[in-house]
Parts: sequence; structure tokens; C-alpha cells
Amino acid sequence: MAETGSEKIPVTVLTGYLGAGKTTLLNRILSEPHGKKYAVIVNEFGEIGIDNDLVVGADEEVFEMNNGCICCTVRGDLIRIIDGLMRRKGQFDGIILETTGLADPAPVAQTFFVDEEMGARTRLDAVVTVADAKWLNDRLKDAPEAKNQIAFADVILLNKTDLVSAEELNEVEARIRGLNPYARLYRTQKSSIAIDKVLNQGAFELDRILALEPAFLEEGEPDHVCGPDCGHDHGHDHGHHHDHGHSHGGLKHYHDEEMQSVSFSTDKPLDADKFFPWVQDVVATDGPSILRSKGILSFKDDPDRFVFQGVHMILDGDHQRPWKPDEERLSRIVFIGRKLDTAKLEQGFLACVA
Ligand SMILES: Nc1nc2c(ncn2[C@@H]2O[C@H](COP(=O)(O)OP(=O)(O)OP(=O)(O)O)[C@@H](O)[C@H]2O)c(=O)[nH]1
Repeated sequence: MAETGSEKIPVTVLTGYLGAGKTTLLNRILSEPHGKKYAVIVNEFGEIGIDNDLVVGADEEVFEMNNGCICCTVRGDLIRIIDGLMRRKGQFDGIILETTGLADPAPVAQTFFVDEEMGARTRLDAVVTVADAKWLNDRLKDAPEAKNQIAFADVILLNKTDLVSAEELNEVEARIRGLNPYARLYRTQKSSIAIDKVLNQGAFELDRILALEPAFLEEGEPDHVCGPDCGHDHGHDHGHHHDHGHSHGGLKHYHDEEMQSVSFSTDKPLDADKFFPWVQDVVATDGPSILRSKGILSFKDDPDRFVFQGVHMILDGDHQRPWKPDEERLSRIVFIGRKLDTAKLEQGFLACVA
């Protein structure tokens, strides 16, 4: 078992594939009247910082790490942020770290053991994985990260139970159990779960993880294969594969062989009557290759921020809150997927300007 010294700050790592329901869970946790104060760290995929803005109470508590995947380029950032938090000890009861949907949780968890300072001041409480009941089976076939997220979990939320039949649900649960028979598993809708099933679990078991990955405690860079243009010096490769983000001009592309993230923004108000038909058409046509889409939008004559979310072809959207007087009314949208036609997406988005 990991040490559970009471003076150490518990860290909950929230993981799960793109669009599974991590932010939904985070918002639930932060909205509950638990009387506790949590520091939230969000590691996001893409440069325009949408997740940060989707977290409730985002103003004072959320620390964002945008420039790269958490297991590689931003591990230093993570250590620095937590170091800063430690100086404010006593002001919060725990740290919740939401990783990008494409992160392998192993190197993230590793940070808390390999870095001496981190190990002395924090304890990894649990890796909580949100799994999308509708899409998990497909992702287990084509995304190694999805498999690792399940394998490393201490707690699994089998989410979006409303989108599948009872039979499909049993099937996906059996698949999860095949990969990880140990985790506590809960079936959820909209990540609805009692907070005490997720936080303060004392569940992260180093022994089990070492059985899965003997090199877990090795010093140095985490184990994965970087893309050809990563620019990082990795000492060894134990066969993980990971996606890395690289900024090219104004756009940020994430890619290994094929996964990429493209984002666009405009400060001109959008026309809702143009935007919705366009985005519906985009996901209807390219839904299988677009794994995730999301945006924060400013519509003409609308005082509220509109948050739009998509997972493959399923779209969701709602008014979030009024734009603040001093806030720049920037519309931002991100698409994450394979073989994206960037120019066409950009053109389509900009054509939605009112
Ligand atoms: N039908 C259905 N939709 C859900 C459920 N849980 C979450 N969603 C929706 O799924 C979409 C993605 O949810 P998020 O919580 O943003 O997912 P995420 O894992 O944080 O996504 P990334 O940060 O992009 O990886 C949103 O539109 C949610 O409203 C559920 O149980 N059922």
C-alpha cells in the first residue's frame, strides 16, 4: 500500500478516455456541499483552454497545464504547481488532477512516487477512471491509453449507462473486469456518484501496479514512445505509445500516427442559426473520425456563454453563465480525432460568424 500519513495531501487522479465524463464528475464533486476545499489541476489537450472554463468555480481554484501531455512535457509543471500548493498548506484538503483523455495514467501516478519531494508531501489516493459505456469497447480496440486507464484504475465509473442496452452494459463491464478485476466499479449516469465513493479512498496500491508494470518506480522519464518530432530525450522504451502535442503556428496539432487536435477561435459573434446546422452536419458526416468536440461560444444578441460538447456524433449544449463585463467574448472550438480536414473545419467554423 502507498503510505497514508495523515499530514500528506491526498491526490485523486481523474482519468478516462475523451468525452467519458471526467469534467462532469469533477463538477459534481466541486458542487457538493462537502465543506472541503479542493485544488484542481486540469491537463488539457489543445492550446485554447476549454476544460478550465468548464469547471465550476473555475475562477480561483483551477490550475491549467496546456502545453503537452501530462506524462511528458508538463511533468515539471505538475511538480511546480503542487509545490506551489504546498506552500498554501492548510488552505485545502486535497488535490484533484484531471488528465486529458489521451493520457496514460501510469506516468502521472509515477510522478508521486518517483519524485522525492512529491512523495514526501502528497499521497496518491486513487486513480479514478470514467469509462464511456457506449464507446469503451471500440476504444479498447484502437487506443492503448484507454486500456491503461482501465488497468490502472482503483475506482471505475461505468458511465453513460443511458446510452446502451442492459446487454451491452453487461458486455462492457465484463470487458473491464477482464482488464481489471480489482477496481471498485459503479454504474453511473452523468457521472452521478456519492463523493465518498471517489475521494479519500486510500485505494492506490503500489504492489498491484508494480505487478502490472515492473518498471514503475524506475527513475527518469516515463515509459513511452514519442513521435519523431517530439524533441525529448527518452532513455528507454517499454512499449507504451503516446500522443504528443506540438504547436504549429496558431494551431495546435496533437498527433502520433494519426490522432490530432485542431482548434479555432474568433472574437466575432457567431450566428446560432448557422452554427448548429453546420456542427450537426460535421459530426453526422465525420462523427466516426471526430472523437471529441467542444467549444465555448459567443452568439450574437446572446448575453450568455454557450457551451457545446460532442462525443462522436452525439452533441450536447447549454447556456453556461452570462459573459462577464470585462471578459473577452471569444468563441473557441476544438476537434479531436483522426484524419481531420483542418482547412474545411476552419472554413466551416468561420462561416458561422454572424
Ligand atoms: N447521455 C449521457 N451523456 C453524458 C453522460 N455523462 C456525461 N455526458 C455528456 O458527455 C459529454 C462529455 O462529458 P465530459 O464530462 O465533458 O467528458 P470528459 O471526459 O471531461 O471529456 P474530455 O475532457 O474531452 O476528455 C458531455 O456532453 C456530457 O454532458 C451520461 O451518463 N449520459
